[in-house]
Amino acid sequence: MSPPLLQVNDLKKHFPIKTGLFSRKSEFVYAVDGVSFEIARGETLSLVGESGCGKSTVGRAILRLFDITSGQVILDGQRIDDAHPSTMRQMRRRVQVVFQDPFSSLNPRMRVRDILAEPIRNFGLAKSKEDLEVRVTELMDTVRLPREALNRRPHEFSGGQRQRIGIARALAAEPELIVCDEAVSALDVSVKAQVVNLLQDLQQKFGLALLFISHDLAIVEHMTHRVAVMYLGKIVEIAPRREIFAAPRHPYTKALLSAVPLPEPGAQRNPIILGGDVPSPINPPKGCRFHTRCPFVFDRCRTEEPTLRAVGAEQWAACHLDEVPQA
Ligand SMILES: Nc1ncnc2c1ncn2[C@@H]1O[C@H](COP(=O)(O)OP(=O)(O)OP(=O)(O)O)[C@@H](O)[C@H]1O
Repeated sequence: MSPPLLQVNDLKKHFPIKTGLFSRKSEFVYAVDGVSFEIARGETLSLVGESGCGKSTVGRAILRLFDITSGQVILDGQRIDDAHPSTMRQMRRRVQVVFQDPFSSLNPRMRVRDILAEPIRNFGLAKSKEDLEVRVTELMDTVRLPREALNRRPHEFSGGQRQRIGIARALAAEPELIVCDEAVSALDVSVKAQVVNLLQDLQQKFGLALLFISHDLAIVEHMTHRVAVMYLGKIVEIAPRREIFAAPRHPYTKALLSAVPLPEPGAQRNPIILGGDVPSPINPPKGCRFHTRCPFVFDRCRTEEPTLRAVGAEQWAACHLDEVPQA
């Protein structure tokens, strides 16, 4: 078996914050607090969970947009969390990103031609001016935008078209992995489906791996290979799509899934309403982080942190319930 394209080992990112004007005490936001997973070549792993659970921070750590607190991020066998700038240049080409809001991530003054040409030039991927023009034109075909649009600027496009430009820009670098951070969340339902279909086609065509960060499980259900569920800085369950959707094991996964609408008109799941709010990541609960909201909480959950354990073929959950013999 070939090694995974991406390995994330015990990743932690704690953001220091100031608590008071005169306070010397430093506090931390435990945004990501010991997260491990792998992504194979050509695979889609979706990272899901409520707002603030740390999904984007994981994505940004992989893109090395900041230094991590501890752990390892390994691309194709090479560590990128502490890579030298010269190594990092190549690594940056291999891992690209598509953000939620292409409008703020695309320079409004640049024409699409220049937006797409920039990464090609930066990474020295074109042999000549003619080659550059061919590549830029091909990218438009690939993301199904008209070639005439190369001379237009981002504001002249719809949201869905702008996201296609964002995808084309990511592809321009010829990456192996694309981090899609809520990449379709802001789009209308029909446009969302088109962009997801495009991403799936591109994955097939180029053998791309995707880290698909999303709070929208209804979208994830139709396009992912595996799902990792995050809660308050930790992964609580990770499994192939079929297992997660058909037989979720962690109480938090069950609650999240119970809110996903069913495709048949009028059909409904039994919603599981969780009590209370998500605790602060500045002072996360002891024991299991989910225990303050878990409908099945028992003593051990309040004191002992559960670790991810195999609960099925390729399915892992971090819950003490799974260690208790079921009646
Ligand atoms: N630069 C920062 N400084 C301090 N705290 C931060 C910083 N970036 C993120 N956080 C905090 O870290 C936690 C995780 O944030 P993150 O954006 O990763 O969550 P998320 O799951 O992606 O949610 P969302 O979808 O709302 O962005 C949040 O409590 C957030 O407020």
